[in-house]
Parts: sequence; structure tokens; C-alpha cells
Amino acid sequence: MSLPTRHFDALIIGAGGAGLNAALQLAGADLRVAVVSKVFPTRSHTVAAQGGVNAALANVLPDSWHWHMFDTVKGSDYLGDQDAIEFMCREAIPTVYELEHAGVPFSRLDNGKIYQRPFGGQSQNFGGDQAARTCAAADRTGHAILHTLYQQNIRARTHFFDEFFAIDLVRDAEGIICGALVLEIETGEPLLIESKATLLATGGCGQVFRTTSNAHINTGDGCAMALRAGIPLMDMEFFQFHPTGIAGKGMLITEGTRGEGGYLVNKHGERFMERYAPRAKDLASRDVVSRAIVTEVKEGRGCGENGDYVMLKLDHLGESVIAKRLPGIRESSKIFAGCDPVVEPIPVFPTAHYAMGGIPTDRFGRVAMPAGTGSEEVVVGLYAAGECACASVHGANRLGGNSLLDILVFGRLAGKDIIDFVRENPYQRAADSASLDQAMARLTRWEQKGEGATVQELRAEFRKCMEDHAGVFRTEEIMSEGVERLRALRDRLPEVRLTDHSKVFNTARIEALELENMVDVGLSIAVSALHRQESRGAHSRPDYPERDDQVWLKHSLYYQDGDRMDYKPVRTKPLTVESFPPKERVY
Ligand SMILES: Cc1cc2nc3c(=O)[nH]c(=O)nc-3n(C[C@H](O)[C@H](O)[C@H](O)COP(=O)(O)OP(=O)(O)OC[C@H]3O[C@@H](n4cnc5c(N)ncnc54)[C@H](O)[C@@H]3O)c2cc1C
Ligand SMILES: O=C([O-])CC(=O)C(=O)O
Repeated sequence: MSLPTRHFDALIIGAGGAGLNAALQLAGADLRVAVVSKVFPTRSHTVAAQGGVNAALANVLPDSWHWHMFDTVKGSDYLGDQDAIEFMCREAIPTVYELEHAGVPFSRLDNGKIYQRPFGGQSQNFGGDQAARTCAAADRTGHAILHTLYQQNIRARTHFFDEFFAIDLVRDAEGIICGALVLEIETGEPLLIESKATLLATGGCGQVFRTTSNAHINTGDGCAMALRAGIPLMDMEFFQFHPTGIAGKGMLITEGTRGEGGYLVNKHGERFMERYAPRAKDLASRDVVSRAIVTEVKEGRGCGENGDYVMLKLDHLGESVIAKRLPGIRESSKIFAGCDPVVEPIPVFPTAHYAMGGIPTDRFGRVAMPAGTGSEEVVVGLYAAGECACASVHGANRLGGNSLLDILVFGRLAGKDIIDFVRENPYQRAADSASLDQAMARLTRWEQKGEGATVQELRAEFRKCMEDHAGVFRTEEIMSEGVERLRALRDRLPEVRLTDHSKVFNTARIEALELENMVDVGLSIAVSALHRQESRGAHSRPDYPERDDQVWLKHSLYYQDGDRMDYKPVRTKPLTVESFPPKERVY
């Protein structure tokens, strides 16, 4: 098959914080780098990040990278790899200064230093008093970071393919990944991009749930591409529900609201977090706060006519603090909840927010998978970074402010490693025709008319199914039924109906391709969750209420082929310091 083809040293799929920080390293080293994004780069979801990015700068309260590491290991419920966590927490400090020097307009303290706010799960001195570690640009930190990175990439002459949709990875005759087939959304024409190295930086998959803080574009495309390439997804059962989504809608109300002194109340006006986390209260780790809210509602202490949410109180902070630190939240609350937090509380309920799991990588962003007898090998030429990847720094529960950190640190490192890889492997590989045919078949399938449900109908059914069967609390019965329903849904995909077969800017076809990706990723979450018979971090099972380190202190790996599970050990040895052994996790 002959297709229009472009050649680059490196192909980066995704123009969020991870993709753009990687691209910047590559362009700076004079490599030819292509960044493909299905939306204009500055609309990538990093732009929506609100609360901030963690780094132990100690601008407000004493701090150290080692305390940050302790909090992250504890927050992960001891499932995070301690070598990667140590690395990330050490790198956080130069990373934030690098951003500052690149032009990110952080909020400032009176002394001119970067403003830092307290966030959930942060402590001084290994579990002591609350820390203030989250560097913020008001409540629009992601916007500030993404625009700065984009501008720096323009200056460095990164080549952007804006509004191109990546369909699948392609391989050469030896089976080595050598680029991707993409679709130009405007024209509907396919394009082959061949590259010496390929980085998946496609972001999250929150759209698999009906109520989510994630935008429409977060459909797990990179994870699904990896699955189709035979690569497993790691720790997918751990999906974070952010405690404070706008009730019934899902849009995020940043944890920064509680960092600034806001708190949750039930229908009796009781500050209920004091019962669940006596020390940290509203700034306990996210999994703890989300479970507390759901429990309040289940036990009849929810607010409103149906008793199905709690209230977040900010009015006591005063209008000037809200105007200075939380202007976007005031705006969102007015638009989506019809309330002004300066005078009344915001109705909130947990919302699907973040995938702790993803494509397994080592610390250098190289995709790594089991190679038998307990060893691992890297997938030659393939990298992953950002929310679609799992460098294993979040384990079973991510701390707020640690994702922006993850995408920047590991995006940057992946970029650096690709430079070395391309210099050592300077020859361009050519996509094999069988591999191309397979990728093209994903596209041509949608030229046929189906007889079944429409894309929108199946999408709605699927997302409701995920919400009903893989939510905050999960039991064997709920999850088994969910997996069966999802498998039945997957079987119906070949018959799904697409009514618009035009070529030019056909967003219906894009949504059809995304639906296939979402169903694949949804199954990886549901199957992985069904198998893990313990409660750890965000995976909470009333039928197995305890964490079980004897059996389950291990990472899960889900393979699409036969919905098969495998496991691998957690790396508990840090790089230079003593391990933090698993302990009871109280806040
Ligand atoms: C509302 C909200 C607020 C948040 N606030 C914070 C915060 O304050 N602090 C924090 O640490 N974390 C926060 N997070 C989490 C954090 O923002 C994200 O995890 C992170 O920004 C993801 O970055 P990324 O680079 O991996 O992906 P994204 O920024 O999501 O970018 C993904 C890119 O991949 C592209 N893409 C995807 N699929 C395809 C395809 N098939 N073809 C072509 N391109 C594709 C997209 O176009 C996009 O360019 C927040 C998350 C949400 C939802
Ligand atoms: O602002 C928020 O609460 C979101 C956030 O920090 C995160 O997801 O890390």
C-alpha cells in the first residue's frame, strides 16, 4: 500500500505537558521532531490543571525532597516504585526552576518567591505537620505551564501536526515499532509518519466514566494503541476519583480550595472529615476523602433533595482570597453549579479524575515489559510519558500536584533518552505492509454501515456501565457483572453504526475510533480490578476491606489477548536512601 509518508527522527503522539517537554529536549538537540495532536496543542488537557505542581522548595514552610518522597510512597499505599519516586521528588526542584526560567507566570509571595499552597497528603518531617508544597499559578497552573511549553517549542522549531489523529503504531519487517499511521482530521486523509523513535504521550482516559473531570478528548487512545501492539497495561485497577467534582456534572473544583482553608460539610453542617482523618481532616489523601463523601451520602447525611452530595464551604475565606487564589473556581461554580462560593457553598461529589496505571515504563520513559523468568526488556524505539504511562510513581493513589510533576520530569527524561537512542540508531526503518494494512483496517472498517447501536448510544451505555461497576466501592458481584457487560459491549462493536461517512472534518468518525479505544481501556480497568482481592489506595473492596501485603504487594499487568493478567514485583529499594516499609496508612 502506498501512502503519503513523512520521516522524522522522533515522533511524539500528544502535545500535553509530557509530549511538549519531551519535544523541547529533542528540538533543542537539533533532531527532527514531529508532534501529533488530535486537538490544537494548547487545548491539550494539561491546560485544565488547576491546583499546581509539587516541589519541596520550602518557600512557605520547611520542606525537603525526602519528606515529599515519604508522602508519595505513603500516598501510593506502598505500591509505587521507590527508586522512581525518589528520582521524581529530587528532580521536582530543578524542574520547577526550569519552568520558572522558561517563563511560567507562577503566583508570587510578597518576597518574590514562587507561591506554594498546602495540598492533600503532604507533611513535614515524615508524617508530621501539614506541608505547603504545591507551586501554583492561581488556580490555572496547567494553563500557564502548557502555553509556556508550547511557545518554547515554537521557538525551537518543533514540527507540529495539529488536529491529526493517531490511529495505530506501525512496525517494520522485523517487528520493530517505527512510527504511526495518523489521520488528518481536516481532510480525512491518512498519513504515515515513520520515525526512529516514537513516544506515546496521549494523556488520560477519564472519559471511560460517565461523570468525570476530564475533557471529551481523554479517551485513552495511547493505552489502547499499546494494547493492540501486544503491550500490557500496568496497575489499571487504580483509578482516582477526585473528591470535589461539581455534583452531578463532574467538573473539577481544585483541592487548592481546601488547601486555602475550605472544608466539607454534610447536611447537618458537620465538618465530617474530622471523623475520617482526625489529623489531616480535609487535606487527607484523595482516596480517603472520596470514600468519606460517598459514605456520608450512603448513610443518609448527604445534602439536597436527593441527599446525593456534600457541600464545600469557602465563604469564610473572603472575597479577596478567592479573587486572588481561586478566580477560576468562582467562575466555574457560577457557570456549572449556579452558585457563588463567596456567599454560598458548592455542591460536590467525587468525579473520575486520573488513571494511576498505564503503559509500563522504566525511569527513562522506555516502554518495558516482562521477558519471562522475572526479567524485563525494553520495547525497542518505543517510549511513553505522562498520564498514559506508568513509571510507577503514584502506585495505588496519586497525590494532588504530583501529576504535573510526573509529566514534566518523565517527559523531559524520555526526550533526553530518545536523543541518545536516535544517535545510536540513526537508520530509518520502513513500515511493513502487513502492519500498515492492519492499521488501515481500523479506518476502513468505519466505511461500512453497521446495523447495531449508534456510536453515541454505545458510548453512553459503556460509560454508565463503568460508573456502575468500577466506581469508588467495588465488590466481586458488582465487578463480575461489569466485566460480563463490558465483554458483551465489546462484541457489539463490529455492528456499531456510523451515520456520517463524509471525509472532511468528520468528527463522528473520530468518536467512533475513540469508542473502540475506550472500550479496550475500560476492560483493562474492570478486569484488573476484579482480580485484585484486597483494598489498597483507590481500589476499595468492602468484601476484602484490608490491604494484603503478603499476597498483593505487586503490580498488575493486563494483556488484551484473552483478558489475561500477570504480575510483577514492586521495587521497594530507593536509589540512595532507606526504603519506607509498608505501614498502616492513617491521616
Ligand atoms: C481538571 C483537571 C485538573 C487537574 N489539575 C492538576 C493539578 O493541578 N496538578 C497536577 O499535578 N495534576 C492535575 N491534573 C492531572 C494532570 O493535569 C494530567 O494528568 C496531565 O496534565 C496529563 O498530561 P499529559 O501530557 O500526559 O496529557 P494531556 O495534557 O492530556 O495531553 C494529551 C495529548 O495527547 C493528544 N492525543 C491523545 N490521543 C491522541 C490521538 N489518538 N492522536 C493524536 N493525539 C492524541 C491530545 O491531543 C493531547 O495533545 C488535573 C487533571 C484534570 C482533569
Ligand atoms: O487541582 C486539583 O485538585 C487537581 C490536582 O491538583 C491534581 O489532580 O493533582
